[in-house]
Amino acid sequence: MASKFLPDLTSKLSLNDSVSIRSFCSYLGKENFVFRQLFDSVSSTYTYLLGDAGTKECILIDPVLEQVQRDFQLVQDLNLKLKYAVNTHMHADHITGTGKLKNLSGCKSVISKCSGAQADVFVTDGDEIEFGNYKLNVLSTPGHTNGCCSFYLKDLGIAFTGDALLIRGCGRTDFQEGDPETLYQSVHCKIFRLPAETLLYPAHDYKGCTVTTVDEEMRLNPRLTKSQDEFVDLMKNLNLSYPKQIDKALPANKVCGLYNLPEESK
Ligand SMILES: N[C@@H](CCC(=O)N[C@@H](CSS)C(=O)NCC(=O)O)C(=O)O
Ligand SMILES: [Fe+2]
Repeated sequence: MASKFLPDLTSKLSLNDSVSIRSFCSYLGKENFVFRQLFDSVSSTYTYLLGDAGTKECILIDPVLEQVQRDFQLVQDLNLKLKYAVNTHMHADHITGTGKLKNLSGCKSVISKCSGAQADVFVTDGDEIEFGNYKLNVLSTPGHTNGCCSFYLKDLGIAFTGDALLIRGCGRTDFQEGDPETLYQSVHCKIFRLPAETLLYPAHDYKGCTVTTVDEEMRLNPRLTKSQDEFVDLMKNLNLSYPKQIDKALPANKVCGLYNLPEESK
């Protein structure tokens, strides 16, 4: 019933307004759902706080080391208890905040087994990550890296795509285990099979956008609307410069972000 009316509702609301998701939750009878999109301007990374105000359990998706105090303060301000600090993949452009959050809050870190990184909980395709009365379905969406996962919260029609699908873009495939054929299949066979009105929240945006939908990306994504062969050719010729923090980020992220940390981040 909810998904039947979702397109009408979203067309009346500004998707970039946090009020919209609150109104939508209220409409669905999910008033307890807490949702915040946080931003790290150095790496252009989005961190997401998802919680259940009824049970107080919450999770953070893709926390950034330098923003841990901000994120943990918000968890406390909202009287929530952090259950999991989750990574969509082993990031190359920033050090994860999951290890520091574990030390601060006693939460457990979560990542996919295929990522090659250490964590308390390893997830794989089909698993569920529960917090309060909500759950994320784990979708394996490799191609940017082997361990990339997207997380789908079916009840609310929202998904977190990490670097697999960015707004009008996608994760690059020229380092770690990047593979354009695999990424194309992940997006088309997993993310584009979610309901068209599903709100998609990426791990990064470099142009100030905050959210998109399956429908928008299927129609307008300049890379993923191409044929697979055209996509592969395009991805092999992007000639992007390497992320500035990659040499310190990858070794640190293999161990939950707790390796050789800069003094000011400890
Ligand atoms: N300039 C940034 C890195 C930008 C970058 O490479 N972003 C990645 C996601 S983080 S692994 C990406 O996949 N970008 C896709 C694209 O098409 O740009 C830095 O130096 O950190
Ligand atoms: Fe990435």
